[in-house]
Amino acid sequence: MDYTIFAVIIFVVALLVVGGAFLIRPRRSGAPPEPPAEERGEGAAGTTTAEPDEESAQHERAAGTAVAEPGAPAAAEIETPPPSAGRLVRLRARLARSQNVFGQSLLGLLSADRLDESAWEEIEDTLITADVGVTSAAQIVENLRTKVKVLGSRTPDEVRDLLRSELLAQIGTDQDRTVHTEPHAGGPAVVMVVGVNGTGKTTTAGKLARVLVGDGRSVVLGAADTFRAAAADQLETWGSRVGAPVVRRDEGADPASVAFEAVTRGMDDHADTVIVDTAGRLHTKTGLMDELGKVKRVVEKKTSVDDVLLVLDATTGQNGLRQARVFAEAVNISGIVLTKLDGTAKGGIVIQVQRELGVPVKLVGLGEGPDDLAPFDHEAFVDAILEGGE
Ligand SMILES: Nc1nc2c(ncn2[C@@H]2O[C@H](COP(=O)(O)OP(=O)(O)OP(=O)(O)O)[C@@H](O)[C@H]2O)c(=O)[nH]1
Repeated sequence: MDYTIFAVIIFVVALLVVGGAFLIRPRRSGAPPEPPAEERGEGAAGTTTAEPDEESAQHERAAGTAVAEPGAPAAAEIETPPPSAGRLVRLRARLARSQNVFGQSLLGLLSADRLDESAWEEIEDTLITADVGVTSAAQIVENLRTKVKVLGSRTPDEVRDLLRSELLAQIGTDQDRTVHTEPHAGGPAVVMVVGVNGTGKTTTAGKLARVLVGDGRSVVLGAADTFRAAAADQLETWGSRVGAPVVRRDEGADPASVAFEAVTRGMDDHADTVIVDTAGRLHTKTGLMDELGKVKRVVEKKTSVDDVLLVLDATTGQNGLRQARVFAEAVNISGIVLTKLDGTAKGGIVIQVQRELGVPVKLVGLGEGPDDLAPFDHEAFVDAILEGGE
């Protein structure tokens, strides 16, 4: 009896040993167990995103393949955006469509046989309605009056040339409209994007990254709008589409430190340009302005800030300009990005905003599409206004 019990125990133990070995074996020969979610960069609250293995990242970059960024939405495939050259010409039809009323009414009014006081008043009103600004509108009318007097009778072509040269003179033909994105001895160029929320600031940072990648540059994005987590998510989506790494931290983190890290990453990666998106809304205006100043100062401890682009929604008129003035007081704006020009006939804002802020319009947004941001070209802009819906 004892012998039978002993034999049963031996049999059960043997069964357990064999079964255990069978169960353990597949884990040894297969893939390592999946890391915890936060190590996979799945955004556990309170953690920063993990850096990828740098060596393999550089290899992948050298091979022209995507560097999957931690926490980035799974990028289906890295896109190759079109180069920036001639974009405004390509988007001219869209610009012409939106500015049709402005250009065509001016041409119509100026072509009248007799230009009396009320006609000139109407011309001035048309300019003001298109957001040219009161001062510039009065100046344009005065200049046109003088020229019309000299000319006497006018052919349609002469009227068009007259208006064209006047608008060009007001917009300015000799300003430096380059966005300074060329790397220099100190490292990558740094471009800060500032402006009120909703103007298209984050979209502009993302679109600008596409413009640069399309021109063959390497870009690092810094999500220093830590006031709103969705802004960093948005930027990450833009970055992942063109293979540009995005440096981000938790909501509420110090924006200056995010900007600093983005520049550090740009230097380590030997990137050409670092684009820093900033917050447009804080609890207090003073807080926001202090913060922007701090972001700039902290970046300048590492390298120069080459461009500070103020994003302005072209559809917001005087309200937008008021906000723009506040930003211009806080940081030294070096260029303006006018967004949503496709959705307004008030293209005259180009003239007013440059006059008010004393800095050139460098980029214009002409739609919600990823490649609808174009370097501003004064001639293409004026021609589009005057060509109307062609
Ligand atoms: N039609 C048109 N829409 C634009 C243009 N630029 C941006 N937008 C849209 O404007 C909306 C706001 O853009 P965001 O980039 O989110 O604005 P933001 O200033 O960063 O605001 P937050 O994301 O809230 O910080 C989005 O729906 C954009 O697609 C443009 O040039 N034309």
